[in-house]
Amino acid sequence: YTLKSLWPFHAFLHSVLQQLVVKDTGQIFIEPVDQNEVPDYGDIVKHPMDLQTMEIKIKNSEYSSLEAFENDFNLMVSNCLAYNSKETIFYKAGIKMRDQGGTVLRTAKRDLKVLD
Ligand SMILES: CC(=O)c1c[nH]c2ccccc12
Repeated sequence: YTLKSLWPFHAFLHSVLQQLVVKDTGQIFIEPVDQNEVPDYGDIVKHPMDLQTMEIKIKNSEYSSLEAFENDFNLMVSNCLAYNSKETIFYKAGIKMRDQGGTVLRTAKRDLKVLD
């Protein structure tokens, strides 16, 4: 058996996503940035991404690999570091998510290899 055949791949991705949600203690990544509240957000961030959108993509089987999931995670973090200036709480939360979320994804990659 491999993980993919034994246990739906999207269930694996959902467990990884839940670990990322736990790391988002400030709950700033949990849903899309509201562009009505932040009118200049779209000027700087061309491809918004957030954890809720990633969950919807999992449910729609839009991720065929852990790398594709990781690409959206990296997009979400880089958007945060691009839009928010360095001294803000949001920027610091982006650094924390980059580091802690990176560890979650490294472990997930290893688990996937071990199980395949
Ligand atoms: C993740 C992120 O950058 C944000 C999350 N909520 C926000 C509200 C205003 C500006 C930026 C944000």
